Amino acid sequence: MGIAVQVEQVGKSYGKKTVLQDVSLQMRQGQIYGLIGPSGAGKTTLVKMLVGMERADTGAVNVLGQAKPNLKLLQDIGYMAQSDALYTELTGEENLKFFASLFKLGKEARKERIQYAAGLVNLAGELGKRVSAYSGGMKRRLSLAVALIQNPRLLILDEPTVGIDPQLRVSIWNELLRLKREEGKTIVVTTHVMDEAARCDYLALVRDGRILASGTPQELLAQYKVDNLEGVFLAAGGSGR
Ligand SMILES: Nc1ncnc2c1ncn2[C@@H]1O[C@H](COP(=O)(O)OP(=O)(O)OP(=O)(O)O)[C@@H](O)[C@H]1O
Repeated sequence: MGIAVQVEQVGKSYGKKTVLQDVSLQMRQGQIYGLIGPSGAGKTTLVKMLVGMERADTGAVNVLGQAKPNLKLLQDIGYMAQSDALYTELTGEENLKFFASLFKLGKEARKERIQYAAGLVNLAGELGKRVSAYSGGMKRRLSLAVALIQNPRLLILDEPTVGIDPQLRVSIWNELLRLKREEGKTIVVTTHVMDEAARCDYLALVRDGRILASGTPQELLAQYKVDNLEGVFLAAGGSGR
């Protein structure tokens, strides 16, 4: 399988603060890749680089064969940010229609995608409500639906299940696993939830802007001689949440 994302010796600072340092990683197509690490470790900065929202000061980032992620890639990348970027004065459905209209989708395909995405996050019955009347969890779910709307090859999800109840979290994860297995999607996810980390094919443990360790969940358990990923996180100096 091909390489979807290649990050080589990337560094990034904001003013005097170094946020990423010598970060290298490779993500294969058709895998779920988890970034875990304490708050402020640099995970969001790293995923923003993959989307093309931040530029590396040093090193190289290649996403889906493009040396510099740019707007042309947006058809192929679905991004769910940590804070919701929704039009709160519009209804859920109007939001989905608007975001769908940004992509090359035929009329029928657009309808289908809206139905699929809204159904996946269990919002089909709430689409007529204004987003300003949504709860925090509903907004997260709508943001996830937006990230999926154009059927992208690469999904980049920054803490996608924060504020989402356990039952829906399970069904979202089942769908992510299906998208990987049946449609060969590549999925990058940042998470603080260790049972989500356990579902990833590959994990990178980020701390203080560096990749402290990476490997399959089993490899990390063996490396840190612990029997659960919480143990890996704590052994690596994470604070957990
Ligand atoms: N635009 C910015 N300007 C200045 N500093 C920033 C900016 N964006 C992020 N930072 C700093 O960079 C560091 C890494 O932040 P980042 O959001 O990447 O961490 P994170 O691992 O995603 O954390 P969390 O798990 O809390 O989301 C933090 O110290 C943050 O304050």
